[in-house]
Amino acid sequence: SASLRTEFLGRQYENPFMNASGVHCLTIDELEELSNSKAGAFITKSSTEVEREGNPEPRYYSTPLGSINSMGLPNRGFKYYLDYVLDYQDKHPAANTPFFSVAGMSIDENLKLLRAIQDSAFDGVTELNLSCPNVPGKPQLAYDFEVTEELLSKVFSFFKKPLGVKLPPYFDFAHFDTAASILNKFPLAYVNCINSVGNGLYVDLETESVVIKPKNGFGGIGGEYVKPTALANVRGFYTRLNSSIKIIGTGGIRTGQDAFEHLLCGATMLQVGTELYEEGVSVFERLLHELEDIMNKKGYTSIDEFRGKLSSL
Ligand SMILES: O=C1NC(=O)NC(C(=O)O)N1
Repeated sequence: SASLRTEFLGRQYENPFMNASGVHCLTIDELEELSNSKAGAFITKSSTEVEREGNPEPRYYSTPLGSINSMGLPNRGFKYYLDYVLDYQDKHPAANTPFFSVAGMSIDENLKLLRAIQDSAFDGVTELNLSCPNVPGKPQLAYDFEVTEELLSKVFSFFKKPLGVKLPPYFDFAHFDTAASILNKFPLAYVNCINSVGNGLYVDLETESVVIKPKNGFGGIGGEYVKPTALANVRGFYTRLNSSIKIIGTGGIRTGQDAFEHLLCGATMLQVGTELYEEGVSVFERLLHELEDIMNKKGYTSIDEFRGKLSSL
C-alpha cells in the first residue's frame, strides 16, 4: 500500500506534511505540539533579531474560503527560537531538526541572523522569508529582483548550511523567468512557493467594514482562494529551476487531493497554513490518510512515482 516516506535534502521524513511558518509555531508550547503531531516536519515562526509585538489586533480573520492576516511578524526574537532548536537537537538526536525561519527587517539584519545560524551548532534547514506582505512600509523583498540577487550573493558568500527561500506569488511568466534566472545562480536547497497573496481585502457585508485592523484591512490571503496561484508557482519554478533546487508547496492545502495536486506539480515537502490554523494539529493525520487513499486508488506506492509528472494537453 501507499507510503508517504519523503527524502528532502538528504534527510528522511515519514511524510511530506509540515506547518507553514507563522502558523502554530510562535511559542515553545505550539512547537512541541507540532513535534508530537503526525506532521512529518515543522518550522519556527519567522524571527527577527529582537522580539516583536506585531500589528494591532484584530489581525487574523477566518473567511468561508480561507483567511486574511496582517500579523506583522510578531515573534519572541531570534534567540528564543535558536535556543529551542538547539535544545531540540540535544533532546531528539535521532529526529530531524525543525526548520528555522528568519525574516530580518533589513539586508543587514538578515545577514546578521544567518551568520549567527552558520556559526551555531544548528544542523537543520533554514528558511529565509523574502515575502512577508504585512510590515507597514516594507514591500515584499522578493518583488525587488535586484535586492534579492544582492542579498543572496552576500548570504552565499558565508552561509554553507541548507537554505531555502520563502517566495511571494508571481503572476507573470516574465517574473517566473527573471526570478528563476536569479535563483539558479545560487546553491539554494529549495524555494517555498507561496507565501500569502499579499494585500487582499475582505469586506464584511453586515458591518460594511473591513475585518482586520492593520493597513485599513489589507492583508495576506490564504486558503482555497490561493490554490491555483500556489500550484502555478510550484509548477512555474519546478520547470525553470535546476533540479538541485527542490520545491516546497504551500497554499490552499486543505485536503489530500490538494496535497496530491501540489506533488503532481513538483513539490517535495508540503506546508499547511490556514487549514492548520482552523483545524489544529489533527489536520496532519487527516491529510496523510486522505493522500494515502488517493494514492492507493490510483495504484501508487510511493510519491516518487508521480511527483512532478503533471501532463500538458
Ligand atoms: O510572511 C508572512 N506571511 C504572512 O502571511 N503573514 C506573516 C506576518 O504577517 O507576520 N508573515
